[in-house]
Parts: sequence; C-alpha cells; structure tokens
Amino acid sequence: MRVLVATAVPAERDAVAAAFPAPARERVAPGVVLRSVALPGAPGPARSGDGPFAADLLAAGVGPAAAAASAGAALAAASLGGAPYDLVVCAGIGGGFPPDAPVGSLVVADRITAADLGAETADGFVPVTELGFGVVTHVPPASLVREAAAATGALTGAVLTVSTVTGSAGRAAELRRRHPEALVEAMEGFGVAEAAAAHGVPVLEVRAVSNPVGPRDRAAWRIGEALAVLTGAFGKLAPVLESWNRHDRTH
Ligand SMILES: O=C(O)c1cccc(C(=O)CC[C@H]2O[C@@H](n3cnc4c(=O)[nH]cnc43)[C@H](O)[C@@H]2O)c1
Repeated sequence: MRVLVATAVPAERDAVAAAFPAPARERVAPGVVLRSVALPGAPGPARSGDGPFAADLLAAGVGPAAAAASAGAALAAASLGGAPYDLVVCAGIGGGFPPDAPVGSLVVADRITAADLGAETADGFVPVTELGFGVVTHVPPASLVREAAAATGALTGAVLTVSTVTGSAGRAAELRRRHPEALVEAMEGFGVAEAAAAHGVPVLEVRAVSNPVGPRDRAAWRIGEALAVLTGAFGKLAPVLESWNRHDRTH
C-alpha cells in the first residue's frame, strides 16, 4: 500500500512522521520534496500494491491551489516512476464548528467540500456546480472512512475547504447554514482531492481540531495539542490503511 500524505506546513508533516518508528528519508521529485516513512517490513519507495504500508509525506503549502499543485506533482512523479500511489491522505490541523467538533478532537471527512468555490449573487452564494461547472465535493471511500474513524475514535462529517480562514461569528453561522453536516473547515482538502481524482486515486482527509471556527483569536489556537492528536491518529491509522484494499472495498 503506497500512500501520499499531504499536509499544509512542515510542522504538520513532522507530526505525521512522528507516528512512525524510523526517521523519514528525504527524496526530491520535480516540484516537490517528499519524506518517506514506513511500517516495519514495508517495501521501499520503488514498490507499489496492497502490501505493507509505506507513505510519502509532503508539506504541500497552504490553501487549495498550492495543495493541488504539489499533490499533483507528487502523484505524477510516482506514476511516471512506475510506483503510483494507492491512496492520498490530506492531513493537518483545522478549525472545528462548535459544539460538534471541539478543540482537540479528530475528524475524518466523509465529504470534502469546497465551501467558497462559486459566485455571490443577489440571492446569496451559488456553488460552481449550479453555474454548470466542475465539482464542489469529493467523497472518500465509505469503508475507509468507517475503518479510519473506528480505529482512531474520530468523528466523521463534512470537512469544508476555504481559501479564507473564517474570522467572524456571522461567517461561521453562514457556512454552517449552507453545510449543516460540516464539522471542520481547513484550507487544502479540496485541492488535494482534485489532484487525487485527476489521477484516479481515492482520497481521505483527517483533521485535528486546533481552534473553533468563529471570531478570530489566533492566540487561542491549540496548535501543539492538535499536532499531538495528529501524531496519535496516524499511529492508529497506518495499520488500517495497510489492510484497506481499494479494489474490493469501495463502499
Ligand atoms: O505556527 C505554527 O507553529 C503552526 C504549526 C502547524 C500549523 C500551522 C498552521 O497555521 C496551519 C495552517 C493550516 O491549518 C488549517 N487551519 C487551522 N485552523 C483553521 C481554520 O480555523 N480555518 C481554516 N483553516 C484552518 C488550514 O488548513 C491551514 O492551512 C501553524
């Protein structure tokens, strides 16, 4: 099982790497720097398939555009190198919609939705799909979401991708009105999912909640706590990913 894990920033990538026993090895591909980790007994980076878990970790940049470009470059490099990825995981910290996703909780996305990809109209926000373009939601494999949540104790729900961090109660309420099922907002999931979809690879998104979505209070973000939750989650997630087989477990 070959997995690409895309985070926004190096601190999130390193929190994922800390879940693995051996230090990560660095590799450079055109446009990206990858850190490779593995469970003991896993094949090297040149092998693919449903065998033991091996992952490439990528600090893909902040926001959906940077994340899509970086993830797309990593996916293309792996394919051209003859060792395509079996799964892409977008991981990191995120804002939780109170009270459902409190600070310190973990969320596995059952929907990855671009919440601000559309047009403002006199009647309010209209998603691009209603304008006749593209997609605004990617759906991770249900069996993988179920198994990942069961193993980690995560909540499951929609994770919104935004290009602007919410900074007011009004905006938080508006997002929740449009997406009542949303638990988290973050900034990369939809971009990573678009890249994965372009390569025909399934996607998962995992977020550790560092702050409530609402009025801006950056000093109150519990980044260290959320990064520790992310490390703990990947310790439990890796064996699940190792045993999950995309070819016969798509539901
Ligand atoms: O300053 C640090 O040490 C540090 C360490 C790790 C991560 C960060 C970030 O600022 C990550 C930015 C990343 O986090 C997501 N995020 C977190 N909370 C929210 C939110 O309320 N709304 C939207 N996005 C959020 C997002 O994916 C950013 O890319 C700093």
